[in-house]
Amino acid sequence: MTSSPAWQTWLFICAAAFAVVLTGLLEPDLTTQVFLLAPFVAVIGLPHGALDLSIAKVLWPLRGWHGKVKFVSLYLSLSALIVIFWILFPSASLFAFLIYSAVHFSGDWSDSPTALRWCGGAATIGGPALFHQGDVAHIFGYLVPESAANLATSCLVIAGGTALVIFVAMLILQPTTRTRAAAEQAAIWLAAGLLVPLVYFIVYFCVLHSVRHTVATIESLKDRKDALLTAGFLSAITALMAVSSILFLDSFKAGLIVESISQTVFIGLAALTIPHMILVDRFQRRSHHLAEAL
Ligand SMILES: CC1=C(/C=C/C(C)=C/C=C/C(C)=C/C=C/C=C(C)/C=C/C=C(C)/C=C/C2=C(C)CCCC2(C)C)C(C)(C)CCC1
Ligand SMILES: [Fe+2]
Repeated sequence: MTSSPAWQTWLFICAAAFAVVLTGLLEPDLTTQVFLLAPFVAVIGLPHGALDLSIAKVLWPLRGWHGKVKFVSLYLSLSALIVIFWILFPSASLFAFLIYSAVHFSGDWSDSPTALRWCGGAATIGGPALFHQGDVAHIFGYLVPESAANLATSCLVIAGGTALVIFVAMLILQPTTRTRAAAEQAAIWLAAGLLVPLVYFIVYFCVLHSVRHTVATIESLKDRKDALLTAGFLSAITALMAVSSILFLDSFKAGLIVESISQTVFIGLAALTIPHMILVDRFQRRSHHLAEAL
């Protein structure tokens, strides 16, 4: 995204501060966190990805129903392949998911110098593990066998710790890096330290990442009303598929609803992220080329 507006930084900082106060008062347990995660991701997180169809229409001429059906089938097949891969190789999938998530989230600072951008990507995923290693390993344990969950968490602790050291050194040694992007990343480190992991993730993913991407995409589209309606419709379909998946998983292991929701949300996001990343990356490159040409 190119130079994001200041209100997005303030919105994120205020939401994080509000979440710190609220969770300090209410001390939500893991079940409550998971029950908060699902609706927030469905209502605020999904629409940012559901704009992918409108992005695709800008990138390629999806003529008529035929073109759209072809695109939707490709998107769904790619996502389904990733779910199958996760079922067959859960540990490798979790590692891959963490790496490509950090790459994708680093795009929130795509107008920043490379080092700051990568520190941001590492902070978004490594921050919670650095400060709440046990909680993160426990949640990963819903997604993969325990040994892989512990190993992935330890790797994130190292990645997070390294990114934090580089970030602080950069701020001290290079005053030019003390930008609004750095303020956002400082807020991410504070939120990751002060909030329980899933509440931290809701605040970062919904209030910073999704809002930034949605606003930037909508602003660069011609038919905004159509894009928003399509995104609402696709989000509703995706949310319905998620509810079916939760009910299906829960029917096998009644009483483990927290596990079913965590699996659906995170494996679902892992599956949607690959086609989403491909489109967003192409779209960002196209916008940069257009901006340079002007
Ligand atoms: C268009 C379309 C559609 C839709 C789509 C969508 C709706 C999308 C979305 C997308 C999205 C929406 C994406 C997202 C992404 C996300 C991510 C990438 C995430 C990540 C995360 C992570 C990695 C995490 C981690 C963790 C955990 C797990 C625990 C705690 C701690 C932490 C935080 C570290 C459909 C299919 C209907 C059809 C076709 C077309
Ligand atoms: Fe995204």
